[in-house]
Amino acid sequence: MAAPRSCALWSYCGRGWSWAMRGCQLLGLRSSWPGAPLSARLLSQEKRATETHFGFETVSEEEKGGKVYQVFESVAKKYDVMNDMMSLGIHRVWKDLLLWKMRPLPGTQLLDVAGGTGDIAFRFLNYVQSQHQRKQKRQLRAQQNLSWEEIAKEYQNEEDSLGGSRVVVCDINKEMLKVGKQKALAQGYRAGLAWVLGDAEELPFDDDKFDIYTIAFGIRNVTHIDQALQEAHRVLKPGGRFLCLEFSQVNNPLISRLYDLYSFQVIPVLGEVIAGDWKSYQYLVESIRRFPSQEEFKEMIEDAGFHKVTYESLTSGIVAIHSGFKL
Ligand SMILES: COc1cc(O)cc(C/C=C(\C)CC/C=C(\C)CC/C=C(\C)CC/C=C(\C)CC/C=C(\C)CC/C=C(\C)CC/C=C(\C)CC/C=C(\C)CC/C=C(\C)CCC=C(C)C)c1O
Ligand SMILES: C[S@@+](CC[C@H](N)C(=O)[O-])C[C@H]1O[C@@H](n2cnc3c(N)ncnc32)[C@H](O)[C@@H]1O
Repeated sequence: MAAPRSCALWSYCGRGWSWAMRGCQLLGLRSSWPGAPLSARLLSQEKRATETHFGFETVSEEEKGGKVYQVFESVAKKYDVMNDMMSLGIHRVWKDLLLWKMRPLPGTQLLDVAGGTGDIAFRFLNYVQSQHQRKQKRQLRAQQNLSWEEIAKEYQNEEDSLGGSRVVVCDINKEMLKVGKQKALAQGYRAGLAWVLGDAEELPFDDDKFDIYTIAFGIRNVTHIDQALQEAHRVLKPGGRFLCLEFSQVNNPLISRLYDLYSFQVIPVLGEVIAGDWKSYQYLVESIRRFPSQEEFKEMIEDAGFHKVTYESLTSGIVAIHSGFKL
C-alpha cells in the first residue's frame, strides 16, 4: 500500500532528524535533553513510542503486526508437526498441565485467544466431555429405574454431552484458523466450538462474557501486551480467570547454557529442514529471549487489573503458567 504523501514527507523529515539526533548522540548530546529543540524532543519521544521488537530486530509498531502475520501464515501447515519435533512432544504435556490448572466446571465459557490450530480448545472439549460423562454415569447409576429410551436420549444429545460448556478460538491469522478447522473436522470436534478471526488487542466480544480466558504461546507475539491484557480483563466476567502459558526464563545456569545451544543451533535448522523456513524459527527463539521474566510478567498482569496473580514455572522455567482473577 502506498503511504499518503504527508506520511512520506513525515518519514523523510523523520529520517533527517534521526541523522541529526545520531549526530547529537555522537557529540554526547541527546535530543531528549531539556536543551534540545522542542520539535526534536517530541520526535524522539514519538520515535521511542512507536518502535518495538520483532525478535532481535527493531521495527516500527506498524510493521510488527504484519511480520508476525507472515510468520504464522508461513508455518501454519507445518505448525503442529514442528512443535512435536522441536519439543519432542513436551509441548503436549505443558498444554495438558494448563488444562489441569484450569479444571473447568460444567457450563464454562472459555475464550482461547491466539488459539491457532486449536490445541487448547480440543483439550478443553475432551476435559469437559469426560467430566460430563462421568457425572452422567453417576446419575444413571443413581436412577436405576430409567427406561432404555431415556438412557439413549441422555447419550444422544451432542450439545449436552459438554454439560453446556463452550469454547471460542480467536486468532488473528486466517491460515492458522484454517488448519485448526480442518483438524477439528478430521478429529470429530464440532459441538461447543466456534472459530473467530480477531486481534487480542481489540477483541470482537462484549464485556463480561467469558468465565476463562486462555492464551498459550500467543502473547509473546502481540505488539502491545498491556493492551491485550486489558482486553482479557474486559471480556472476562467478574470472578473470571486469566491463564497464560508462555515461554519464560530458565533459572538453572547449566540448563540455560544447553537451552541456548539447542535454541539457537538446532531450532532454526529444524525449521529449515522440516518447514523450509529458517527465519520464522529464528524469530521464535529470539522472541522467547525478549519476553519478560516470570516476575515482570506477573506485574504486567497485575497492572491490567487482575488479582491473586500467581505463576508456576515448568521444565526449569522454559515455560510458565500465569494465572489471575478478575474480581
Ligand atoms: C514461529 O513461531 C512458532 C512456531 C512454532 O512451531 C511454535 C511456536 C510456539 C511454541 C510451542 C507451541 C511449543 C512447542 C515448541 C517448542 C518447545 C520449541 C521451542 C523449544 C525450545 C526453545 C527449546 C526447549 C526444548 C525443549 C524443552 C524440548 C526438549 C529438547 C531436548 C531435550 C533436546 C533435544 C536434543 C537434541 C535434538 C540433540 C541435539 C542438540 C544439540 C547438538 C544442542 C545441544 C543441546 C543439548 C545438549 C540438550 C538441549 C537441552 C535443553 C533444551 C535444555 C534442557 C531441557 C530440559 C530440562 C527438558 C511458535 O511461536
Ligand atoms: C505459537 S502460536 C500458538 C497457537 C496455540 N495457542 C498453541 O498453543 O499451539 C501463536 C498464535 O498467536 C497468533 N497471534 C499473533 N498475534 C496475535 C494477535 N494480535 N491476536 C490474536 N492472535 C495472534 C498467531 O496467529 C498464532 O496462531
